[in-house]
Amino acid sequence: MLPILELRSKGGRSTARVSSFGARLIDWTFEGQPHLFMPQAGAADEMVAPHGGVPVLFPQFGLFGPGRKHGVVRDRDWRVEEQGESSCLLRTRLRGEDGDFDVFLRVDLHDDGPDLSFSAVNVGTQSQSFTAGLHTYLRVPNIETTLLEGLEAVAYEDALQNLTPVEPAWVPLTAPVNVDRVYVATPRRLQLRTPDFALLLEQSGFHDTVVWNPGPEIAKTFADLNDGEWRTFLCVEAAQIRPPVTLGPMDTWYGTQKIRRLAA
Ligand SMILES: O=P(O)(O)OC[C@H]1O[C@H](O)[C@H](O)[C@@H](O)[C@@H]1O
Repeated sequence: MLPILELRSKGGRSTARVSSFGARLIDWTFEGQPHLFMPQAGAADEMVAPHGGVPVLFPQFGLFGPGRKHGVVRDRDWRVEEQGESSCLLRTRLRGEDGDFDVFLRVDLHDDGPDLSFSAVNVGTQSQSFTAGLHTYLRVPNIETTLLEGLEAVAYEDALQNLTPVEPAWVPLTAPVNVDRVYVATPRRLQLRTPDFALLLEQSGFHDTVVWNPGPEIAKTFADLNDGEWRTFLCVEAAQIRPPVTLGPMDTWYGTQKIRRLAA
C-alpha cells in the first residue's frame, strides 16, 4: 500500500489525508464533517485514479494540449519530500516525452481548511508549454440545492457544446447539474453555498476555473460512481488553460487553491 499522510491543523478543527499516489488530497474534514467527495467504490489507497479528492492535472488539463487527457502525474507515485503535523510537500519528476519538469504539491492545513500550492520547474534546456489544474471534488448535500457565486460576470466555453463561447449569465450558478464549463479569467474568490454550509474558494496563479458535474447520464459511464453519487459533488477546478503557460529553462510557475469553511 502506498503512503497516506495524515494531517491535523494546529487548533485541531480540520484533518486531512494526502496520498502519495498522484499527490492527491483524498479527504478534508472540518469539525468531523467531510468536505471532499470520494466515490464509495474509489479505493483511495490503491493504484487507481478515482473521481474524487483533488487530482493534480499536469502537464495537460483535459484535452487542452497534445498529450494524454488530464496529464500523467495524477496516476503515478510521488515522493514525499517533507511531512509535518499540518503540512506536507510532495514531488514528482517528468522526463522525456511528457516534458522535463520537476513538479511539487504542498498542502498546508489550517483550522478552517487546506491550501494547495502547486509548482512546476522547467528543468529542460528549452522553453516548454503546459496546461494544468487542481481538479477539486467538493462534496455537497445535494447538487440541486447548491449555489456557486462569483462567476456571474465571466464568459465561459461550454465543453458540452464543443467549447462554444457563452456570454456571462449575470446570476449565480444554481443547481449546477451536468455542467462542463471553462470559465476564462476568473475572479480570485468564489463561494459555494449549500443549505448546510458555505465554502470560500480562492485561487491565485491559475487564471481559469472549470466547473464540472457529470449529471445522471454521463455518471453512468464512470465505473467508480455508484447510482446517485453524481448528486453529491461539484468540481470547482483551479485551472490554467487559456492561455497555456510557456516556461523558460529553470523558470518556475506557481498556482494555488485555498478552500475555507465559512462561519455559519
Ligand atoms: O474522467 P476524468 O478523466 O477524470 O475527467 C473528468 C472530467 O474532468 C474535467 O472536469 C473535464 O472538464 C470533464 O470534461 C471531464 O469529464
